[in-house]
Amino acid sequence: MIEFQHVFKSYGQGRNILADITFRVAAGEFVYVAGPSGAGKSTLLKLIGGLEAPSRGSIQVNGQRLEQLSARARPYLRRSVGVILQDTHLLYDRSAIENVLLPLTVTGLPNDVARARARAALDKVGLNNKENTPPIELSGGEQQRLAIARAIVNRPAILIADEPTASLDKDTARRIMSVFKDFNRVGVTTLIASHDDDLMAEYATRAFKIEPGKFADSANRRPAHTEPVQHAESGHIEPHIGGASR
Ligand SMILES: Nc1ncnc2c1ncn2[C@@H]1O[C@H](COP(=O)(O)OP(=O)(O)OP(=O)(O)O)[C@@H](O)[C@H]1O
Repeated sequence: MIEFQHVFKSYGQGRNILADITFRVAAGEFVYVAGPSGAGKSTLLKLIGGLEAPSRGSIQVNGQRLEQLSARARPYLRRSVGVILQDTHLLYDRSAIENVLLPLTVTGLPNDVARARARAALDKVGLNNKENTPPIELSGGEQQRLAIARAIVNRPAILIADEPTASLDKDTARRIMSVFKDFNRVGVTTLIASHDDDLMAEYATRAFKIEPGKFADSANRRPAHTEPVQHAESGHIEPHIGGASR
């Protein structure tokens, strides 16, 4: 379960990228995060993954309040949330299986158990015959699947992916999406940021649309509202982004 309550996010002294965002995503949902470039889709996903901290408000992920998490507890959260960023951060001088083994190094699993798990992850994304291949020799779609294998090797309850089908052709994009759907079918809560409305409509059961000044949640019957909010401390007026929680 993911719960945002009145979450604000700005970088440094800058403007609010996200302002007063409230929603609840139940276990097993498949959410499409839409919105124009720069609207804050990646920021939203990074907040869920604990890669960024909210400036204000409360975020709960799998029962943990992220704003209260100590630096020591953060890696445990990262294990329950599989993250696939826009830049996949694959290590090009290592083999595919070595990339998938990386998140397991902190778990203290014996080598043979870790290898078996990494193989199972590669198998699930259809890369079982590429375990010794370095990512540089993989196609764009295969590299995305490798990033997914690395994200799911710790068996996370939540999977978040930032534009995983960007720069892929339609068929390859569909194959990637069906990999996500397979994980979602077995209960993994999935959130994907994308610009491809048509493709995402085929897979997602709910959509968040982020735009400057607006946050719309397709699960809400009433449309999200935008109204000015007066900040007592600064007198500054900015858009209020509201979305009733489910
Ligand atoms: N680390 C950062 N420091 C300062 N500003 C940032 C940082 N990360 C993001 N931003 C700013 O926050 C805004 C939202 O960025 P974000 O990457 O979340 O948007 P996005 O909707 O994912 O865009 P895209 O579709 O282009 O990936 C942008 O104006 C961006 O410049």
